[in-house]
Amino acid sequence: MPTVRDLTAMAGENPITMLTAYDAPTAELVDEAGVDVILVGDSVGNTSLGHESTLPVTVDDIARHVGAVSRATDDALVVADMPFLSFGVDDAESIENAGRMLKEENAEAVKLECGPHTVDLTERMVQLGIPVMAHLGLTPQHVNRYGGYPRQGTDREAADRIFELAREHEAAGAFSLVLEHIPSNLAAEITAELDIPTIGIGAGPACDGQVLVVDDAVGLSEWSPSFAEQFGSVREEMESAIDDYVSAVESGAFPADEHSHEAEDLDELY
Ligand SMILES: Nc1nc(=O)c2c([nH]1)NC[C@@H]1CN(c3ccc(C(=O)N[C@@H](CCC(=O)O)C(=O)O)cc3)CN21
Ligand SMILES: CC(C)C(=O)C(=O)O
Ligand SMILES: [Mg+2]
Repeated sequence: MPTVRDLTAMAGENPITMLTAYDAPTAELVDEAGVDVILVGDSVGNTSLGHESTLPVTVDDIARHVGAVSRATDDALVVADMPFLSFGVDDAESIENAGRMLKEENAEAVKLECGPHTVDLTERMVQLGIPVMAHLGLTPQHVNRYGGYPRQGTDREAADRIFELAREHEAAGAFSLVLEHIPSNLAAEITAELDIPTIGIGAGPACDGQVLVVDDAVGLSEWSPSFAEQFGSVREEMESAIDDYVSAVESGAFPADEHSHEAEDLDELY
């Protein structure tokens, strides 16, 4: 079972695998596959909850999903993704929200979408015993500032800012760093420079690990980002099973004798 310390030690070793999961059956499958880290992502807003962005996701939403995932996980490290405005506004409130994931829902760490405002917060959380996974590059909670989900760090100045924030969050005690949608050469430089492992999504092959949204990876999402790869066709599987169910009910083929039971004693009543 990887702890946050084991994970930190994996920098430069075998690639780290990370997937999101939001519910117990998915977490069980991801865990049984030997995935190192399960992220209960605020992407649950786009996936299971049907929102247009991650912004409406609440602390209660993430807490509920972290509980489901941690109950179904034996080996993987479970990380709670802190939702929009649940951290960074006020330190006490940030720590209470993050602490809830560890105290009540059995997460072992939290992830914060980072910026200059999360350096001191990361240090404080780590001091208090809340391991922090930092997240830089494309931070989807800033969708309204970006006006979409564009690549980040594509010019020297922007790349330097990401690099500097990566160093600062490592120094503040973050145990790992997600890099999203940045050039692969920038991700490679950051990975070479930092001691903590980098976990990329749309950040090229040089990162110490990779993460994807599980719905994208298994082919359940109706739409997924260009950097995702579908390793299965769950959507088609479900479509065909659901169509077959509807046809079977409509034709009378379901339920069959083996799905039904009769009580002999009731015969005389009617
Ligand atoms: N299912 C799912 N998968 C994800 O990876 C994901 C979510 N949901 N929800 C939260 C964020 C949103 N993410 C996204 C969404 C879109 C692009 C994307 O297609 N970017 C375009 C540019 C779009 C623009 O310029 O506005 C690209 O071609 O890079 C990337 C990451 C990643 N996250
Ligand atoms: C894609 C990962 C990094 C994430 O933040 C999420 O799923 O919410
Ligand atoms: Mg997220």
